[in-house]
Amino acid sequence: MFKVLVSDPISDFGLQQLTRAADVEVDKITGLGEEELISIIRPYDALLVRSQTKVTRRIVEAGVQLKVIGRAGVGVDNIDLDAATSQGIVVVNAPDGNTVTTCEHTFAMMMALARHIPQAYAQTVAGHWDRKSFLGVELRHKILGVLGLGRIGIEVAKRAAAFGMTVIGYDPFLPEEKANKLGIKLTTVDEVIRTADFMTVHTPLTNETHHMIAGPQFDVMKRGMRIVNCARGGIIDEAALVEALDEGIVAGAAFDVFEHEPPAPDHPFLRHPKIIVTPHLGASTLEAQENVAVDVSEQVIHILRHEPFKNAVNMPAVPTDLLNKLQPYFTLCEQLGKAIAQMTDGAVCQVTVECSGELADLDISPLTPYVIKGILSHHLGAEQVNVVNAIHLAKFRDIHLVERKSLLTQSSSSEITIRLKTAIEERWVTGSALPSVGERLVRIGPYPVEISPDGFVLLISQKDRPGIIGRVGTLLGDSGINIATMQVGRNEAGGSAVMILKIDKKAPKNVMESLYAIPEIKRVREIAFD
Ligand SMILES: NC(=O)C1=CN([C@@H]2O[C@H](COP(=O)(O)OP(=O)(O)OC[C@H]3O[C@@H](n4cnc5c(N)ncnc54)[C@H](O)[C@@H]3O)[C@@H](O)[C@H]2O)C=CC1
Ligand SMILES: O=C(O)CCC(=O)C(=O)O
Repeated sequence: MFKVLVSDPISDFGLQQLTRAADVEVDKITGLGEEELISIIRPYDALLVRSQTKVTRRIVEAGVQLKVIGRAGVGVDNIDLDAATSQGIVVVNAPDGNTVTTCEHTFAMMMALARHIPQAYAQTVAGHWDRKSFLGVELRHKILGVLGLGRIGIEVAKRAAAFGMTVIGYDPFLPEEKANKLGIKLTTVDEVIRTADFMTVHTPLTNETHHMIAGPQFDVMKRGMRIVNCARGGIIDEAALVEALDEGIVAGAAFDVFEHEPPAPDHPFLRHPKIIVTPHLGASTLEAQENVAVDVSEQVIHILRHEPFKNAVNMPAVPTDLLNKLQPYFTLCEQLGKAIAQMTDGAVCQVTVECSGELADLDISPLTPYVIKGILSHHLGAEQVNVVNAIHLAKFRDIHLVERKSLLTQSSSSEITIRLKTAIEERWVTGSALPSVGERLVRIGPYPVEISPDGFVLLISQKDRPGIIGRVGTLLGDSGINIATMQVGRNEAGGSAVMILKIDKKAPKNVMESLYAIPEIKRVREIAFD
């Protein structure tokens, strides 16, 4: 008999697959604190949560029988994935079931914002008949900027068209062709900020999206913009938003999510007249809660019964009999994926995994999920992508995957080249994994290098002119950034050249800008191998 603990309010209807199964016993005990959960978790094979339960390392470690943690929803930021992975516990989520519901909440917030509905309601029930203070605006003929065009962002864009809005947006993974079909004009974050009348964010919270809308963005924002966040707190800088509202740059904001939930009683959003808030209700409909509960229950039962399942968020690789030969290359592939994702601009169209030497005679398909994980985790957030869901996520984004023998004639040793083709360019990087030295980048594009894929690497393309190397070295030195190694290459004297520097710490934004300000430098990229 499998024991399942449901520790958050999850739809009973959705849980029926579990409660009715002869081999499963379900306990629903909600509202537990960490200590209480630790004290009862020991005999359970599965734990099912929504977003209230914070599944900490201590809880995971106390769950010695746990085989699976199910999240009835999308975001798994309330689960310690590292702890679960290291305990060999599969974490599954239900990413599709609340998409439409969250999209509809976004519209509810956008319309409430446009027509001051919460403020007008409060005045009316307080006995005031005030028809002058709440002059609204129409959605029709307005520009809606959507940042993050995944499941929810796309649904928002579709519905905005029915309101007569023009939709512009940015997502590094939405191909132009698909955007065109959906009537979305793909553009940059900068253009969205400068031109949209309404803006809504639908990205995960990652290093890249944290405060993606902050002081500098508010400084250039179209005056009178209205902003909605039904994704994750922290994508928009809360303090900077309040300032922008007070300065009249932003006309109003509607937030379902906060940097810290629940927000402190003195949080400025809770008393600002131009901000409306809901307590993380994006997914709270009967339908969505049933959908996610059905989806997650189905996955949990499959995992307990050792049947095939989908939507694993952290599944460690279980390779085939190729394992021994491929094992040295798994980490390399992920690091090559990270490198190429950070080197290349534009929406990803195709990823090619090329192998040479002994690898070329093997089935290299188990390597591809690691490459895709490296590429996608840069944009989707490391906790969203794993070797089990990577291929599925790539296909959802219409990314074409190719595995083949290397086209590079110079490589007779076992090397892996990853080529990334985007809507605007194609770049490639090659690596090897020798038992004596470990993983190495051996070529960046056509340029031979020898770099271990860790820490930070700066890639600089410049015109081959005397003095540039010295200027770069001085600039980094003056900024307290130590250069561990430097490699240079050029196609011909006076032609194009590259500089590849391993640096001891991340180059801050002002250093990147100063590098760009050197006239001979054409392009600078930093690769962070975290
Ligand atoms: N308020 C609520 O109750 C709910 C909130 N959510 C949250 O909504 C967000 C979106 O969810 P889904 O659409 O299901 O996720 P998704 O994974 O389908 O879409 C996210 C999209 O953001 C894009 N993205 C990543 N970095 C970006 C960047 N720097 N700029 C622009 N786009 C970027 C990705 O390429 C991806 O297409 C997530 O944060 C999720 O946790 C989801 C459900 C309910
Ligand atoms: O369970 C909930 O209501 C939170 C939903 C959510 O934020 C998510 O699915 O990412």
